[in-house]
Amino acid sequence: MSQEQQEKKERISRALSAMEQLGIKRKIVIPVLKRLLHEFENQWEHIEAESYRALADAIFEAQDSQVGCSADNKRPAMPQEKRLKSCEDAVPSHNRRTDGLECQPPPQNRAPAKKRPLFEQDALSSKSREAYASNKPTPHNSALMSRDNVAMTLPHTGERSVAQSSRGTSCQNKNLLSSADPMTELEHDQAGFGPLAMVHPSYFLDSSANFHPNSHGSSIRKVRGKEKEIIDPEGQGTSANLELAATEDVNLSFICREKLLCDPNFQMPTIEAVCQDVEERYLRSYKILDPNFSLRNILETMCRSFSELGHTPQEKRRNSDINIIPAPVAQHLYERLPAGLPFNGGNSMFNMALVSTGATRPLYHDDISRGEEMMPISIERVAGSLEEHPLQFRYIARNIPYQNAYISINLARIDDESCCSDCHDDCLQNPFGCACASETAGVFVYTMDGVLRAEFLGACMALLREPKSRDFFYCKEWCPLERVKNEEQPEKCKGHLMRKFIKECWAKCGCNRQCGNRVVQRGITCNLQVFKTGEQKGWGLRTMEDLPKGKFVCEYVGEILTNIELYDRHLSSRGNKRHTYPVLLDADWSTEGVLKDEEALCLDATYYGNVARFINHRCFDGNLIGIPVEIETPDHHYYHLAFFTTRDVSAMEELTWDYGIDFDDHEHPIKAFSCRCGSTFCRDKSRFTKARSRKLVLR
Ligand SMILES: C[S@@+](CC[C@H](N)C(=O)[O-])C[C@H]1O[C@@H](n2cnc3c(N)ncnc32)[C@H](O)[C@@H]1O
Repeated sequence: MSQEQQEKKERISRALSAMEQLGIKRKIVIPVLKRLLHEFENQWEHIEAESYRALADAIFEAQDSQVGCSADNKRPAMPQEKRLKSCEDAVPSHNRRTDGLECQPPPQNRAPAKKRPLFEQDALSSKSREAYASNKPTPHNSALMSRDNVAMTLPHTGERSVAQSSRGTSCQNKNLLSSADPMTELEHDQAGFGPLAMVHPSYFLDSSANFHPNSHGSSIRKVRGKEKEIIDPEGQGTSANLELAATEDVNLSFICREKLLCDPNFQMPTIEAVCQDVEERYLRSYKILDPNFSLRNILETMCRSFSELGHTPQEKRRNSDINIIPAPVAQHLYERLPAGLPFNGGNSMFNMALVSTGATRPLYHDDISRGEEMMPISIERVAGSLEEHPLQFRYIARNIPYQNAYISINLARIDDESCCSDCHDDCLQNPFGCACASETAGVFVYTMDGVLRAEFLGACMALLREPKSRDFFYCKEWCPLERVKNEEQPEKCKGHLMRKFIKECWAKCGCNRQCGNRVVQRGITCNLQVFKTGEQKGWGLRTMEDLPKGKFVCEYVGEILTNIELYDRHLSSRGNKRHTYPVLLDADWSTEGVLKDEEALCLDATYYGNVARFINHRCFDGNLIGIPVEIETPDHHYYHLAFFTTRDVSAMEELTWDYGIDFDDHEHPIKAFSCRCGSTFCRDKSRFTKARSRKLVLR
């Protein structure tokens, strides 16, 4: 051993023994010490200064951040007494772990359990905390006395323990070795640290001594002092988990298999890193950045859905639900709370589990968006069979490209004129407007009340209802709509109405999410209901609250298809009445130049869509208008189509918009329905003629 190595070894030993005097176990010290050495570029003086103050601070801060992390999850806290009790009950004294993770019963002379944070027992010994609390300087803690008694007063969830691992003693993981030689541990890849903590519901994932796989793939464990059967279909056993999401009564966790934990190359990632990685994978595969996309939200929705489905009577569940939660398993576990339910997402290393945390909460069965929207969207209860139910599609809250659509969303495309990076807080407060208002002559289209300015709304309505010939654009070389019908000899372009755009602030802008120039991207905020119209129009959408003029209601969401894909889809579904009306995204083909096939896009909500697919047509004077909205990309061949009210709308009124159908165009690939909009301006002359002739006959 070189002199340098010898010296390093001695310094490590001194640091460990200094922390030991504070009652901090070496396995807690080692990873933090490694990190500090890395951060201080092996300058020991910084670590040794003031009797290892930096080291002790870092250890406590790491502990603090783990507790803070729990608070960030916004998980409703269980009463502390309950948590403490469960934890203590769950671990029989003869089965305590030796790695600092177990919940130990309070010593006789301690305060009652409910006043004693579990944190104290989990990771740092009572000695270290008492050293803080007692203000008695020791050679090694004197520098720490200036700190408050932070650890003693920290909140604790009771299910999170700060520790390196719950691995068994046979594990070889380099970060977990309790090797006598600290050098071995510290010199091993200083950059590759695992997280300090992971979630560890001790009652569920107690040591293997409490876990006895049986021949049925389940096992008997001591849970809160009682023996419970836990499903473990592959019989591999589990020994640690990582909480992904939680609601009041359900936890979603990864359960690591023993073999993974014993893999020396495996280091437990943080949940934040996992979420970020998954979000990036989604971004890569969908090629679209949804500003609201968050894996955390999805996982929490899963927890809610789990709880709700668990409360839904078996006969009311749809087939797909039963696929996700095998009925016998759900039944089995539902009867045995608290319980863990293996979820499909497992592989040979991980299993995902939904773990009930015992409490119950109100249910929201009445939401066709199944939690995808911030506001639940109810459906009017009608007598009849489930086949009549209008939910023969997959609800999505954001557009998703089907296959060939070209949508390029990247920050580099957004130049300085297309964002307001210098703004902050709320752009609407800026009397001079900002770059994002330049599309509308420097005036924001939204008022402080969050509705459309009357002038802008009026101009959009006039353009749609009484367009002038100059408002149309005619494709010069070839029109994508005509070319798809006849590639060899396309007909002349029939014209595209050039529309006014709303431009909202977005990711590259300096303002915050509450900025008044971000309305459509925040999603639905109105109380809407899908209902049976009873006017031979099928289902429709109505508002359950009064809506002011200019209010954003919802966006038309569907699959983003190329015009060719739509045409092919239409040909293959000929005669299939399920087809809804697609929306052509041709509002600014004039400035896009000659479009490639993959840039001539439309939205189809037939198979994937949102609540807008229920909005019926009304000729001319619908109470909604669709306006193009630019959010993520300045390329106007892709945009959002947002519906705003054209007038004040009363609660219970049906919401309608003008599909723009030419009822006289009998050549159109999609055959028009017989219009029953009831408007005095109805364009469906065939119906009018039929009705008139019927009246004449009757007379
Ligand atoms: C986008 S969907 C609207 C929701 C639809 N009513 C449903 O039950 O799912 C369009 C379809 O609704 C019907 N529809 C919409 N507006 C109509 C109207 N004014 N008169 C008759 N049928 C209408 C037509 O069948 C049309 O193909």
